[in-house]
Amino acid sequence: MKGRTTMEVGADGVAVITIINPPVNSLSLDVLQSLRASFDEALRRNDVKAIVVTGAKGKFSGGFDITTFGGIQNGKTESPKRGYVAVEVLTDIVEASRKPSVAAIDGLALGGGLEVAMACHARISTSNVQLGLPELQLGIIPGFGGTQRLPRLVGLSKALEMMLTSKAVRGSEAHDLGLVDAVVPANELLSAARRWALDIVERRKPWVSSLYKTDKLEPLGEAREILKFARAQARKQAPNLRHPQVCIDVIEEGIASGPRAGLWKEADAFEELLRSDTCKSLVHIFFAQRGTSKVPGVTDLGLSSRRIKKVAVIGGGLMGSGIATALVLSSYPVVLKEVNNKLLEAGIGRVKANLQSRVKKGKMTEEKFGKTMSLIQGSLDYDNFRDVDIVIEAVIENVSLKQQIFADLEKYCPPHCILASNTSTIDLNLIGEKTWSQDRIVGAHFFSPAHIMPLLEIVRTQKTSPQVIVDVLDLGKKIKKTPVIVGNCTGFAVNRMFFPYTQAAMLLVEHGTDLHKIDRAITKFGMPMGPFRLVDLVGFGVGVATAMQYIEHFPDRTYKSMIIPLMQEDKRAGESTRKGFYLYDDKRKASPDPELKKYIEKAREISGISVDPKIANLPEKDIIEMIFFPVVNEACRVLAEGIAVKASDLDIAGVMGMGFPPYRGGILFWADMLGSKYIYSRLEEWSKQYGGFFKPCAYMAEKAAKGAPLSSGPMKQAKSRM
Ligand SMILES: C[C@H](O)CC(=O)SCCNC(=O)CCNC(=O)[C@H](O)C(C)(C)COP(=O)(O)OP(=O)(O)OC[C@H]1O[C@@H](n2cnc3c(N)ncnc32)[C@H](O)[C@@H]1OP(=O)(O)O
Repeated sequence: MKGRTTMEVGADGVAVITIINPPVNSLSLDVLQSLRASFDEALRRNDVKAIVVTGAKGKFSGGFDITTFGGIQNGKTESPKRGYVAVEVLTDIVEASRKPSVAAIDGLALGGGLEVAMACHARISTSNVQLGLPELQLGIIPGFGGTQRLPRLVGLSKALEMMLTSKAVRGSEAHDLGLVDAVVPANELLSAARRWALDIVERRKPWVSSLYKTDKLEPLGEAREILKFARAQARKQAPNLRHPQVCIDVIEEGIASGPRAGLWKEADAFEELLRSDTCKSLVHIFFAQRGTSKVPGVTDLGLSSRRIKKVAVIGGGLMGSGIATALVLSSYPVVLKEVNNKLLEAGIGRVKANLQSRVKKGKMTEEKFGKTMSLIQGSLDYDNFRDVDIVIEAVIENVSLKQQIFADLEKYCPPHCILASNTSTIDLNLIGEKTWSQDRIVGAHFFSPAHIMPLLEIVRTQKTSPQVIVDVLDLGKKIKKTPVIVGNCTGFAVNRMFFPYTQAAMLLVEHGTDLHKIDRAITKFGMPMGPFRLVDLVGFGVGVATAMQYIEHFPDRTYKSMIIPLMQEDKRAGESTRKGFYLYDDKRKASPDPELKKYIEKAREISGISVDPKIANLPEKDIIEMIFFPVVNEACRVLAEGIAVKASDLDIAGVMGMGFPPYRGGILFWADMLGSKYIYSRLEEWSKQYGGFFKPCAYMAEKAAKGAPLSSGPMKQAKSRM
């Protein structure tokens, strides 16, 4: 049995029903059955006057049990019958009952959890709760009546905002909105809820059925205008997603035809969306994201993370200052070291600017800004390094400079101190070559801007100790990053996948595809921007430096295009020079540049390539495949080499590091939906026509031959660089 409820009846005549299903008291099918049985019993018993519903261990409920989705999708678990929870249990038993019920909410009431609470006749919460309907994040809509009750409790506009953004509200805001009736301290929660329930019995408090409240709803005409606006916004923000539109349709049905009709429409839409590819992909991402910090041989050894009290960052450039910002934002005291006063001031200035931008956006108060800034201490030497627990080096990519820094760190830092490098290209073994500290050397690869980008690649060598990895994993989570563990190699996971992405785009342009058509197709697919707009943003300097690394390490599959070097000769460097693949105005708005043709034609001449009519007229589907299948191919290599622990880590690395659309489930999840055989055959075909850049790797060939999913992993995990 997966979870249950208990019921205790007090001398006051209040039955307290407690949801128990650790860790978040999710509503499994067993919990839902048990909840119904508890309610039935409470309604039957003569000694029960009123009911309080709560969750065990300070958490009301994290919603419907997401682990059951897979079973329902593949038919192994039977879905509850149509309308069973939303209509039969929550509406016709809980809400329609002749005994009042009050939800006592602590910790969280999300999704189905909040929907259960909304079916009760009142809600009492603590101040620190999270209340929300985040179902859209999973590709579904609220399915236990939330689309009908939330608008009636908080008003249509706020309900739409909460559902479409999946953002939760805290206790006091929920109170102001009318979502909860009172906010009380945690130790008074149950007694306040009991009293409230008895007050309803005594008619001292109103007996409210949320489903039939109308005072917060606008007249139909006005409501339709609000819904029309929400539809347009959702279409603009998520053009590839259907479920936000379905959610709005379901809400509208309830307003136009009454809440019961809305409930039935919700039930049908929920069932259909639960089986959609979008839901499967987003649920995969939900678990994959939580799975990145589960590393066999590391996190299963029973090690606890050591407390990190103070951090040092070496280098106050763009990366170093971004990393320092991320750390102080999570209340870590940081020593920022630079080589001279001018650079130090510039570094601290960058941290200040990063924080000030939060103040401007209303995300930080002036007082908090002052407190956060006070956590940064500048330094020109290692005197302040004697009590740091971790150092993150973020200087330029120069081997001997890094070697010197690490040798110095070994001298000045305490012996337990973790020595991390933010290098994106240099072998960590080389960096630590001049030290005896190989077991505490680790990579902490942030993505720019480091205080905003959510991914952290934690790079381990064969000598990095599991304790150090556990510590950095914990630090990563504390600074709100999703950490992914990778092995030591050129480009790690994200840059290895990024490289074929931009290379394929260059290849297509040289062979005749219009570059704007490529950027358009890729953006339509769901990437935040196309490859050419991205290269402009990153800058040609960084692009060429990375390409050099690839030519050196993977010469057989590097496509050498002269387009960028030719543009560099004319002092084009991308957005920073306002001229790259696009022209940029003061507001960074990109427009096409007619001069581009000249560089492309010259590059073709140098490579001896002529326009291929097939490539010049490539349909969007083929553009997407010719750009992403090489990425899939590289992801397969990364997996086969043991650089990534598991396929789902690469899905997360792609989503968080490259902007791959999460609703496609990540690069390998998406690839498996298309099938290994198909991808292999296309790559084979292109490699014959356009060269080794497309050649499918041995791992892919093996999976295609067996018709096996690419995400199934190597038969035997490569020892490689782990
Ligand atoms: C019909 C209904 O309308 C449909 C629904 O209700 S769909 C579900 C809606 N609910 C949600 O989307 C909430 C999803 N959960 C979350 O956002 C977060 O997990 C949380 C805010 C509840 C807790 O966050 P946090 O404390 O950081 O812990 P987190 O690591 O995320 O979760 C702890 C564990 O609970 C699991 N979990 C969380 N919510 C779950 C859920 N609804 N079902 C099953 N497992 C869940 C996680 O997978 C994780 O498991 P693990 O330890 O084995 O990895």
